[in-house]
Amino acid sequence: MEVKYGDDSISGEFFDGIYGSLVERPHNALPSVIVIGGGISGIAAARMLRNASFKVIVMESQDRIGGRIHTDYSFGCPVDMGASWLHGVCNENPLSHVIRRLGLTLYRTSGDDSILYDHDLESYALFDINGHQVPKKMVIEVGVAFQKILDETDKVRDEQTDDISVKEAISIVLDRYPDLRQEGVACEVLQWYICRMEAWFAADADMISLKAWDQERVLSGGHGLMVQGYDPVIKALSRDIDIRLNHRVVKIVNGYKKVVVTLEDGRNFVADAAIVTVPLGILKSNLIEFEPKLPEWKQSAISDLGVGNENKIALKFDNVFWPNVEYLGVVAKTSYSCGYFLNLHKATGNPVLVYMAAGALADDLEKLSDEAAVGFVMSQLKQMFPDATNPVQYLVSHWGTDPNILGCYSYDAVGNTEDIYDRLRAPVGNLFFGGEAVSVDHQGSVHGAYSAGIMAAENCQMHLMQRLGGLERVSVVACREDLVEANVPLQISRL
Ligand SMILES: Cc1cc2nc3c(=O)[nH]c(=O)nc-3n(C[C@H](O)[C@H](O)[C@H](O)COP(=O)(O)OP(=O)(O)OC[C@H]3O[C@@H](n4cnc5c(N)ncnc54)[C@H](O)[C@@H]3O)c2cc1C
Repeated sequence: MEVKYGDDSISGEFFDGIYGSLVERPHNALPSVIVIGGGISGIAAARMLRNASFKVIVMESQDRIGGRIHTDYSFGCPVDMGASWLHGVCNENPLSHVIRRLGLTLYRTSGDDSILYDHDLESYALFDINGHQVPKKMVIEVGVAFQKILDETDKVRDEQTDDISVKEAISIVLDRYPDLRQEGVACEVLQWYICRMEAWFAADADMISLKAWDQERVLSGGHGLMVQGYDPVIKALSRDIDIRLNHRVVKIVNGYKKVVVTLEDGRNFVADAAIVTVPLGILKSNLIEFEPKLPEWKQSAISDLGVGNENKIALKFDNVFWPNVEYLGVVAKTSYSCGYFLNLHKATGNPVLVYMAAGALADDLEKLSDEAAVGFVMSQLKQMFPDATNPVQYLVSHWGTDPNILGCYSYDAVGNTEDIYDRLRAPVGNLFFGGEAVSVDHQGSVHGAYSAGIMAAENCQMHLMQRLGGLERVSVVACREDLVEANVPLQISRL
């Protein structure tokens, strides 16, 4: 059966229903692109192509947009259960223009550009298992020792031919310099520092690559919490874009001239190209069938890059029984048993604590019922504050098992090859790849995912203009109308 443009029941060049083997392109028709995934990367890609006068639709499997940006309002205040920091509070950050234009406030938790200290040490209160606060002096001294250990792991890296894990490197250093080993509570504080490092990668230290862990280029300006949540950003960027919610893609046929995208209910959509921005965890699990199969170099990049896990348990109380610090931490004998809470009361005035768990602990919390997970977190809180009251409301995330996400973000696992990101982002025929994992410099972040979406859209645009030619009606846009500079500074509530 032959299907011609104009048969569609949806809009422009897309059509669902049965598709034929031969699809004719009418003269001067606008190029069409299907973006798969309605997170910030997919929305950025769609916006860029729409601005370039392409026909574009976004297929999103969930009943909401945003993906790993998920601001929950059920507490009566915004609580980000996914991303909550802008890493790099500076104009160079590709999201700063949107944040400025929307007048959103950032609460800077650290002015440090390092990945290890997204919170200033002076804003912490750490407690031991018996509920005694760890003296600030000890926290600072162990912090200095931890930095020395990391400096020494640099030398270990130079000696190794094969990559090893950060954990292995730390134990080599501690064997060489026993004086860097800490005793008693100080040793627990050292584990807490390792726990913080694991939180950045959302993976345990025995999984993190020594070769790659500190190679990330962090933007300047430190780390700022989105006080009103990330949701306004995603809402603003998605304005006027054709987004189809509850449209789960299960198959992509990457043809010579067309891409056919099949949904789980059997409907097909056809376009000149597609941009895949689903999470790496979804690609790893082969939940989308590619025809022809993705080339081996692409498949191995997908399977080799790590995906970590992080979960948040947000607790709303009817009274504030904790000190006025930004972070509360529990130190313990292993990094797995350490814990920490973000105090949203300090940043936003709302009586909310957010417990954050990464790596194996995040996986294990997802095996519990929500009630049991909250019970576990409350037991940590009661160690610090025996008189803590029970929460009046709670929220529990499940990023590792959410069938739309399957992990929180990518990280460099031991043994990754240097070209892994190039292979991940390289197009295959009429298929382009976006999403946080393919970001050039900032994997695992919102701004990295945003830039990756723009880059995939630019590559797709160039490809289609070369392939289809004669697209006088298509305007070449450098990037986005959002880039019109607003002379508004970033609103930072804590300097
Ligand atoms: C707990 C947590 C904390 C984080 N903290 C921060 C932070 O503080 N700062 C920061 O910068 N970053 C943070 N991140 C990372 C950041 O959230 C992500 O890097 C970014 O949001 C990813 O955007 P994306 O568009 O690449 O993917 P996503 O947002 O995951 O979008 C992909 C979309 O694809 C959809 N999808 C999946 N399968 C299909 C299918 N078959 N068909 C159609 N659609 C499909 C999904 O539903 C999803 O909406 C955090 C992430 C998590 C989970």
